[in-house]
Amino acid sequence: MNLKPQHYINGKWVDAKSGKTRDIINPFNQEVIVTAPEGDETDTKEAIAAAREAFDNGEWSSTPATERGAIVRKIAEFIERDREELAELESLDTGKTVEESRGDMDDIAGVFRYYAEIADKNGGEMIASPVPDSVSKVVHEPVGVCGQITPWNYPLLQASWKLAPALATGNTLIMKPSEITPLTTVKVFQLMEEAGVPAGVANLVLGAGSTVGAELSSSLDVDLISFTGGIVTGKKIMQAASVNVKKLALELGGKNPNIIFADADFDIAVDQALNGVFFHAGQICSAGTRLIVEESIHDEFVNALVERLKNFKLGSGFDEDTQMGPLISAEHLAKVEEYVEKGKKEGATLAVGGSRPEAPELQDGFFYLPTIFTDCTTDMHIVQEEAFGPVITVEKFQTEEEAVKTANDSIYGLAGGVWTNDSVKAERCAAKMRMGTVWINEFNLYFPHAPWGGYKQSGIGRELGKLGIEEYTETKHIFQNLKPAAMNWF
Ligand SMILES: NC(=O)c1ccc[n+]([C@@H]2O[C@H](COP(=O)([O-])OP(=O)(O)OC[C@H]3O[C@@H](n4cnc5c(N)ncnc54)[C@H](O)[C@@H]3O)[C@@H](O)[C@H]2O)c1
Ligand SMILES: C[N+](C)(C)CC=O
Repeated sequence: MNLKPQHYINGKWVDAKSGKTRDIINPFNQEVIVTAPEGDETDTKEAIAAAREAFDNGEWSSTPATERGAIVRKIAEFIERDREELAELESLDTGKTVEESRGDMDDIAGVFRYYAEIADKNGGEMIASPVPDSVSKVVHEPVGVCGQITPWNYPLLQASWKLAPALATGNTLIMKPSEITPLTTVKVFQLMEEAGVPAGVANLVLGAGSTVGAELSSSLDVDLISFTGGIVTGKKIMQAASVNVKKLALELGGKNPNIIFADADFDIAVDQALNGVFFHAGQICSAGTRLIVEESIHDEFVNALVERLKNFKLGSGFDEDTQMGPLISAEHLAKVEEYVEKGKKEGATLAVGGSRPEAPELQDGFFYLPTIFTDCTTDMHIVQEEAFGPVITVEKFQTEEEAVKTANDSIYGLAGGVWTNDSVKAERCAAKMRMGTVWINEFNLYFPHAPWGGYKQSGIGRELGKLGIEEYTETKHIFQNLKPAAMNWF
């Protein structure tokens, strides 16, 4: 391993002040890939101070947006240059297939390119002032010092959604990746340094959420927290952030419905229902784990799903024929197992899977078989809670209204899908589905130009698209009276 994980604070690569370290584990075989510094509050405070100073001295925020955009574009170019190395690091760290990781790297470069292009197109606007002889204008300014906290499932992808717009708009930042999967984030900070991001503007602290993450969330010197992760953590961060009324962007979990009407293209819907869940072993916030299938095709649809899983290939993300890698950790595997046991107890029927695989070559990794439950009802825990694993629940419906009502019966509202050849029906459903993204005859597609985020408890705010820029800017109204005069009121 060429990469030496370290904190990056004020333009310097450093170890944890305490000297503590953490082993980074390969989820395919539990081998230690590398050792990373285990930061704590002390390291975090130092990084916050660096970001504060870099913001308050105004150099970065007053750098012309075109120049900031050029640096962000260089980062995209370096990611493209080092695509293979980054993809392999991501797969080593997360267990996902290298093919998936390559796709992630292309998406990530695309995100940096997108924000590079729009960096200098956020110039504000003139207002038609109702006051004679005056100038009234609206300008957009960076928020300030941003704390950015990311999860382990799409480590660099989620980081890119935060880094690119924050840099493009002139903020300074401290990023805390998941302590389980920091490798590609470390590498991208090296690329950011190479691209010319000035010292202190982008800082990286590695370590746990309870120390580094909590310090970022509660610091009086941090102006915004952008968090992607679980709902329980999101609520803690929201509470901590209230200390100075920080701006908050929360991208939380999902339990995403995928409605299959009888008039959908059957084979495509089956194929995409599998893709919608089993990429990265179901460890996707927007995984379509909640299938809602029209009763008249239910049995045939479930049989087709089960049939397709018969030759499913679990294995190393580095083997070309692997379709699904391991789960991220022993703890997470135990959580998925517990969830499946709960489903059995609740009366759902196991159509396939429901255990760890028996193959001897998979015993060192955190593998779990693709699993489908039928006879599910909306009130079951397995239907309502995010297992974040390769587990599908299937519910039935008879009418369009029932399908939409079932889909909306959730505390979450991240994403959902509708499969039908009746586009008017599809639009009707999409209009009523209470989610940040609705796909029609598609699932799990995202790109930099369209906003991403959740309704209800799936979060606050939006990443990507133009709204992704707005998260990182304050809006100011500047009014100038060109003919000031006394009022003589007092
Ligand atoms: N909405 C989205 O776009 C999106 C994308 C990816 C993942 N997710 C969600 O992320 C979750 C899986 O990720 P995870 O297990 O890493 O989530 P998590 O909430 O356990 O951890 C996420 C990050 O928060 C940090 N953290 C933990 N406790 C903290 C605290 N008290 N204060 C501050 N930071 C703290 C962790 O160290 C990690 O970096 C799932 O719920 C998934 O749906 C959502
Ligand atoms: C947002 N997304 C779909 C890239 C990853 C969610 O876990």
